[in-house]
Amino acid sequence: MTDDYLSRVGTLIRDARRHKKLTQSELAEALQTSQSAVARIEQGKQNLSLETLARISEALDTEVVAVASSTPLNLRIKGGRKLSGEIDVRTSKNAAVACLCAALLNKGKTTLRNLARIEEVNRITEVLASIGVKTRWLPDSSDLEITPPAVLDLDAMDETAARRTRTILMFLGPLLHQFGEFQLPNAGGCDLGSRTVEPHLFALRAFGLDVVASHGYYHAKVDSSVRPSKPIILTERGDTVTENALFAAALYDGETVIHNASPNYMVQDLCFMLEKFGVRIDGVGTTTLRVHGVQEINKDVEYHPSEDPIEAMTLVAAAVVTESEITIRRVPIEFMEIELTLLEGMGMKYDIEGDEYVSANGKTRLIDITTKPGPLKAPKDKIHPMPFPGLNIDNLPFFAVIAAYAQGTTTLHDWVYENRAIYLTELNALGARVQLMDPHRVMIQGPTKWRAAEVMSPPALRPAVVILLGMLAAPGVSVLRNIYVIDRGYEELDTRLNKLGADIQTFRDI
Ligand SMILES: CC(=O)N[C@H]1[C@@H](OP(=O)(O)OP(=O)(O)OC[C@H]2O[C@@H](n3ccc(=O)[nH]c3=O)[C@H](O)[C@@H]2O)O[C@H](CO)[C@@H](O)[C@@H]1O
Ligand SMILES: C=C(OP(=O)(O)O)C(=O)O
Repeated sequence: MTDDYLSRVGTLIRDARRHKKLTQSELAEALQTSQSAVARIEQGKQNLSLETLARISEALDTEVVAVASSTPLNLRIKGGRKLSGEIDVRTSKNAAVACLCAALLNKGKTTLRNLARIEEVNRITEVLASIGVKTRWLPDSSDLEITPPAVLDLDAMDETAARRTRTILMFLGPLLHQFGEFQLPNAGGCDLGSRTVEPHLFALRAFGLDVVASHGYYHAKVDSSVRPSKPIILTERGDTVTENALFAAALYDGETVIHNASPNYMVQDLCFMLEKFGVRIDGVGTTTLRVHGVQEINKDVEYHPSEDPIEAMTLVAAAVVTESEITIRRVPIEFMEIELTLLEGMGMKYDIEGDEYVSANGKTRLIDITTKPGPLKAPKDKIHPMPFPGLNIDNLPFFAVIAAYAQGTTTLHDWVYENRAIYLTELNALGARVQLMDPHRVMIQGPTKWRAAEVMSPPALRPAVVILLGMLAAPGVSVLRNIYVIDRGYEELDTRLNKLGADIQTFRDI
């Protein structure tokens, strides 16, 4: 029966592949597997997980196994296990999206090396492909090659993909150089309460961009005679706002000064990449950027985005709550030192292994650390984030699960996002005592006697991962439903945690 079923599915897959005019090797590349594995699948000689079927379904854009990919992906976690071993921090989501948008500035070929293979990147590559940009993952690698066409076909834009990400906003900066008038679908992404686009529009007005938002679109007009005649003063130190201003400044043949720029990690990565394009930027890593733009960028360039401080924090939090000794390699220390110092104050011990070294971008400083399990106590003061160089805004949620582990009462103050702190109360389903003081502040009473539970992922990346970490700590079987938000920002987090000894299975509802 099983063999019969497998060979029927194999035949359907072979037919769908031929219909799409793909070779076995091309399908194998899309699935990140070998041609011989595809041959076995088509001959019905390979057991297929629902996950594999879903990936084939996506690659072939077919009805064959549509059921598998159209339902949400869930995680089943057997918690209470200790982790051990070594894990590398991957490159960041936030640098990836900035670098992908920057590739639109270059008429030549841009290769992004070791890019995070995450859903957020998939959405952007879908949008890029739909408007005529050639994107290609190089074989057996996470290197993405990007080649724009002579003229982008904005009318053909994949709006469904565009509306699932906030990054679409970052097309404004690159596109204002290419069109006098255009429209983009409104931004999506995590639901973190209202996040306005006004700071983006304010920054880009200096380059003649005027945007009216209506009926689900940003309608943009560009007066190319307008030039930034005085410094652009950002009213808030936003990361992607700074990036949009940089995109505009990079192709403005003159000097642009940006005040109150974000010096955060993803902005630094973008600056290093723009420098490879031939743009001179003074003040990288500070809040005043002086950009000496160029008239045209037309060269083959490769860039290596750097490691993700938020993933580093995620792994540290995983080690703390599972009371594990793990070695976390490639921690971008400049962007994690406040977090680690705070944890030391709470009693956390860790060793730094060997010497500091430099990321493949030649700039970002990295260290390897080994965590030591042990009790923690709540910090004396409340924990709150600040724009860099402060405790990273996206790292704050991880202190919720750490505070739930620690002895005593911790207050977290997320002044930035309207909704994010609220989602942290979901930890209570796992036995934590998280009290919402107001929409921005939670008080957490530890330690927690964790218990397994079934929880729907909150619609926000970091809180969803925080729940996952609580589940790793909770003995018994927990279920986390609908984890697209996690895949938006982390590459194969389940598989990589399993390599450390976690027991996480993916499954879909049929
Ligand atoms: C793709 C990307 O890089 N995303 C990051 C980027 O989003 P992004 O740059 O899109 O962040 P926003 O511009 O939306 O800013 C986030 C929120 O912070 C507020 N705000 C921000 C800066 C400031 O000085 N004052 C202030 O009040 C904004 O009003 C907004 O409500 O920055 C956020 C804040 O670091 C991070 O959470 C996101 O992961
Ligand atoms: C809020 C985040 O990102 P984005 O701006 O992509 O929603 C995040 O990375 O936690």
